[in-house]
Amino acid sequence: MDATRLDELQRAEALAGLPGWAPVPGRDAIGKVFRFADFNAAFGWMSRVALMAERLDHHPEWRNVYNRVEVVLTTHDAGGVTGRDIVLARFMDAAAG
Ligand SMILES: C[C@H](O)[C@H](O)[C@H]1CNC2=NC(N)=NC(=O)C2=N1
Repeated sequence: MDATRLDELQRAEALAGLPGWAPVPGRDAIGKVFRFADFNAAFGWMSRVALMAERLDHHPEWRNVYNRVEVVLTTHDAGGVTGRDIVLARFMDAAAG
């Protein structure tokens, strides 16, 4: 997937198809808070996402507290949101069920 920075319109179009994802204030990034039944479910999901992140060579910024995972996606090499972030966001949503 292309690592060209999405412009504002492209980013808005992509976000329209990603429920719960929103721009991160003050950054060219998108974020979402995922909630799971418990830590086991949260960490299981993180493990599945981690394997995909390695395959894509595209990695999330995230913070886990018990059943909650705060995710921020941006493409560091591009200095903003790219199609790679959208691909990973879609995978995260699908893996969360
Ligand atoms: C060398 C390696 O391919 C790069 O550093 C990759 C790794 N994972 C990455 N992840 C994210 N989110 N952005 C990047 O620019 C990025 N670059």
